[in-house]
Amino acid sequence: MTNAYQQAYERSLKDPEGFWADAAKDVHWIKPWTKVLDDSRKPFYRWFSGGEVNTCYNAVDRHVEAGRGAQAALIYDSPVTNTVRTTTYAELKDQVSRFAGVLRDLGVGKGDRVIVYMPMVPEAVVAMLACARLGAVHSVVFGGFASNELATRINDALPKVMVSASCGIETNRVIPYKPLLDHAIELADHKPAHCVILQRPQVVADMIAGRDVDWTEAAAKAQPAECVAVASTDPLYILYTSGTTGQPKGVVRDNGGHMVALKWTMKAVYNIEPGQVFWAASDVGWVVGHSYICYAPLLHGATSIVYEGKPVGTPDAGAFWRVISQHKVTALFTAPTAFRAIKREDPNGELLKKYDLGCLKALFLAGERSDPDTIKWAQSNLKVPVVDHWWQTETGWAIAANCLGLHEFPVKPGSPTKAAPGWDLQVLDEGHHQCKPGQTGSLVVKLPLPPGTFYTLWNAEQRFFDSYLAEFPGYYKTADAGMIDEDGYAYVMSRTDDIINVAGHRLSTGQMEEVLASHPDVAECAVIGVADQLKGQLPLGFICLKAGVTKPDDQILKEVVALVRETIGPVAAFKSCTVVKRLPKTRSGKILRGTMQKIADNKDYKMPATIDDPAILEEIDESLQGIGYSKARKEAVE
Ligand SMILES: CCC(=O)SCCNC(=O)CCNC(=O)[C@H](O)C(C)(C)COP(=O)(O)OP(=O)(O)OC[C@H]1O[C@@H](n2cnc3c(N)ncnc32)[C@H](O)[C@@H]1OP(=O)(O)O
Repeated sequence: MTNAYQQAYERSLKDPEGFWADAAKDVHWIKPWTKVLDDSRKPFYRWFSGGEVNTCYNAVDRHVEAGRGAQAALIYDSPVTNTVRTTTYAELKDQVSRFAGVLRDLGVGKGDRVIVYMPMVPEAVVAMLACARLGAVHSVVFGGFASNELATRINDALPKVMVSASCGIETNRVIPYKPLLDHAIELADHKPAHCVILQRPQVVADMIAGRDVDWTEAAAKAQPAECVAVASTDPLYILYTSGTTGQPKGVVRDNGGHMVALKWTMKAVYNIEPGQVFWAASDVGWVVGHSYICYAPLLHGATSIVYEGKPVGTPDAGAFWRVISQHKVTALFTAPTAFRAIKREDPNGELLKKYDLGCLKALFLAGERSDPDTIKWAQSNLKVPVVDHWWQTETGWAIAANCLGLHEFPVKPGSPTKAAPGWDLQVLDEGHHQCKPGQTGSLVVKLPLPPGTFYTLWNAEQRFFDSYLAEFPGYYKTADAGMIDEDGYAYVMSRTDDIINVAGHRLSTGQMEEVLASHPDVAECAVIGVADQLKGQLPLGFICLKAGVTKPDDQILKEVVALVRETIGPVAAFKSCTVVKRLPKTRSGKILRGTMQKIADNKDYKMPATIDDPAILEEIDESLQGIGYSKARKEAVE
């Protein structure tokens, strides 16, 4: 007897067109597709070609028409402003159509780009949906990025309009956003015509006459805009993610395939019914926020929580339990780092006992590797299935998961369970041969990728091909290394590129190196990711100074730390750096970052055969001990 997961999985690979055409019946089409899977330009595949849709209609209007108008669409819970505010589907339709009217009055139409740089307020979701309503393409930029990063995205996306707020609130710190936005526009070559600013009571932003528009005033005057039909294959959004250089990659998602896949995941992966409450405790600036704060729950007619707070400190490590019990959350989705923070402050789960969590049916973890300790802690305290699932900004939804709506498999800590339907996940060795079960290699997905994934990089189809499709012809390279065991369980071990994962945030060490190298006193540098008990990984820098530099090392180190914060943003969490005389390299000049990382993490390492001068590793070890890493730290911990 095969279970529902096996049936779905096998059909999705044998008959992808039939499988996804069935799923597509659950969304509204203005015009049906002519081809489910368009493979006329292999390896660039498109889904539901010829069809016309509107994503906002499916996420909002359709539910009002079907009688869900009075149901909560969004619950904004903000412990940092002491606010809880519910927006029904009918209210959401009104707000979104009015804000779409504001954007339309500012000249935004089908295909135009709008950058959204907002804190975790429901207006961020309203702005995204308003763009979708007009067929405009939104690009949400995470608030923890600095002006320079925002400017890079402005130059790439060439937005007509920016949407922002006067401030964000980080636990108890008010962060004015408007100066960051103004500075980004100063830095950028492209100048957006208008900025719509949500004035929050904590900070009133200075407005630039003629360019800046007050959200509330404009929305009060605007005429509601209707949904515009777009091609299924038209872009819905661009989401920038770290590449191996300072130029981020603009992941592009379409309308039709995205709606079909995301709606389908709500039941199949998360086992959520329309009307239930789903909480993705992330940020709209990340893909989790796009897929599971905004689009999927709303496409499914569920209620989504917009949480402006932290797992700890707003006000305590019971914050998540308070939100779950107060809003009757059915499933919580968060990053393991959030649970590590809670576990550190409340190891015995005392605060859990204050709340009735009977409503919670499952916890989903993603964004970084889930360590077995965290999974066990969550299992024993919450007493619900704890599902680690693996996905990426590029994929938009889970590559591997324990699909609770199809079949619940026993959990193996350390594994995100099995490839989800639609994903032909394989492990290939360096010679591109299939690895045996249990053998580690490159995790790749046989093309075509299922709907809902990315189909190109904005303005960079060649980079899309080179970065993801070129190395393993016929496959998508995930850039994660791992294995699949005898039972078909996937294990994701490490990145194969220079991306590190800090508190569930994907960061490029190459990009940080570019910033360090721009300091006038730095001759050479390297950045590695070192293991951290709370954030999973933390960046650690090594700099070699130019000959003749007389400034004290301490001052230079403070300057480079500040430079990374100013250039990339606080989200980089770059706080540790050390001065070294030389960097270890191979004879061909490649810096041995992997070996340095092993030394910092106290792991065994083999002397690389091609090392130029083995003595440099000893110097690195000593420097690391000087800042609390390596052997010294091991001894201190033991
Ligand atoms: C599956 C596909 C994916 O991987 S999508 C990505 C999924 N990842 C996530 O959802 C992220 C999960 N992580 C988190 O939510 C946070 O890291 C949690 C766990 C809540 C901890 O937050 P926090 O204590 O602020 O630490 P952090 O490392 O995130 O922050 C570092 C510094 O950046 C700042 N920051 C953060 N967010 C913002 C923001 N929106 N606007 C302005 N600043 C921000 C933080 O305040 C912190 O600053 P500082 O260094 O302490 O001064």
